[in-house]
Amino acid sequence: MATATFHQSIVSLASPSSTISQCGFKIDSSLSFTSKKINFCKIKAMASVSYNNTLLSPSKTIPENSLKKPNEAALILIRHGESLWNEKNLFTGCVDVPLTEKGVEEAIEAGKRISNIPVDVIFTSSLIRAQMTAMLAMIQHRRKKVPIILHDESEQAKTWSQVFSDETKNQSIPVIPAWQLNERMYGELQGLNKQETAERYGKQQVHEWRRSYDIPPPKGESLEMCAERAVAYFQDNIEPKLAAGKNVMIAAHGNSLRSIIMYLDKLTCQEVISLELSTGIPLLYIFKEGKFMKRGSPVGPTEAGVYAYTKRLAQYRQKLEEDSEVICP
Ligand SMILES: O=C(O)[C@H](O)COP(=O)(O)O
Repeated sequence: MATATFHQSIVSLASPSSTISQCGFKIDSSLSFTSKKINFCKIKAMASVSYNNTLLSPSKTIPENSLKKPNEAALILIRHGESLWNEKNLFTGCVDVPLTEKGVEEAIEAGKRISNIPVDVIFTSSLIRAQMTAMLAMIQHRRKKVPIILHDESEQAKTWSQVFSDETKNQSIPVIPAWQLNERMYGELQGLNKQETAERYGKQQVHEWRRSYDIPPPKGESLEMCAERAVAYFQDNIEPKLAAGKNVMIAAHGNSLRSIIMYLDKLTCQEVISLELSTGIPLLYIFKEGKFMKRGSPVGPTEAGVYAYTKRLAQYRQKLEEDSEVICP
């Protein structure tokens, strides 16, 4: 019986921690050439250990790793579908409310758009609306791998959620929840109606709270504060996975994703304030040679566009087509 835990099969490395300042928030300088190079060697070594530990069944499994160069990976960002408080027009922030029926449909639709892009690891916030979105999206995926939430909150939780089959692990996708990807904390606005708040404090004031870069709502987080924790988490935990050639999906929130997009697209504080994200629309980036290339929103599975983004994705699709009778009867 295999004894390695599901957690152990995931490559996890910390990035260098020196910081540079951009638009008033500190970001980790993991893009510095020397440190990146050192980390990359470590990542490659660990990734190959993880791969060798996995029992593959050649007749039924596409060797995804063989289709990827370690320095190229896909990054999918999805803002959660409509929540019950989005529907009621209430400030939500870190209050943990579920999706509406429309939100469930949006998540399923998002899943269809990315159903042919291989996903190796999923990051979500710790909030149910992002987790529901990730799970619902993944049940649409062609590969039918099972997304499994990792419970790292205690040693016991880790021990009790172990998986003892390498083959089963190979048919699973780890889902890593992180509070750092949560929606920005909306302070004393949480639970208030957005329209009524605008009538009470004035449209201008409420617009500043919602869309300025560095003005926090009362006792809440500004976008700058949200970016500080979301981008640091991205650099320390997500970027190393991409550098190791893992395809990553992030299901999170309007403002935590705006923060991350600000970092990926090198937006200024002025540019980010006009960035709006729709619920349930996936955005694709390709990470190659340390750079993020924006590829927009993938189209539905019947259209070819998304595969042209990289040769590897095109090869993956071809392999899927060839093996589809075995994998997706
Ligand atoms: O937390 C909320 O209320 C929303 O998810 C995001 O709100 P915003 O559009 O005011 O940033």
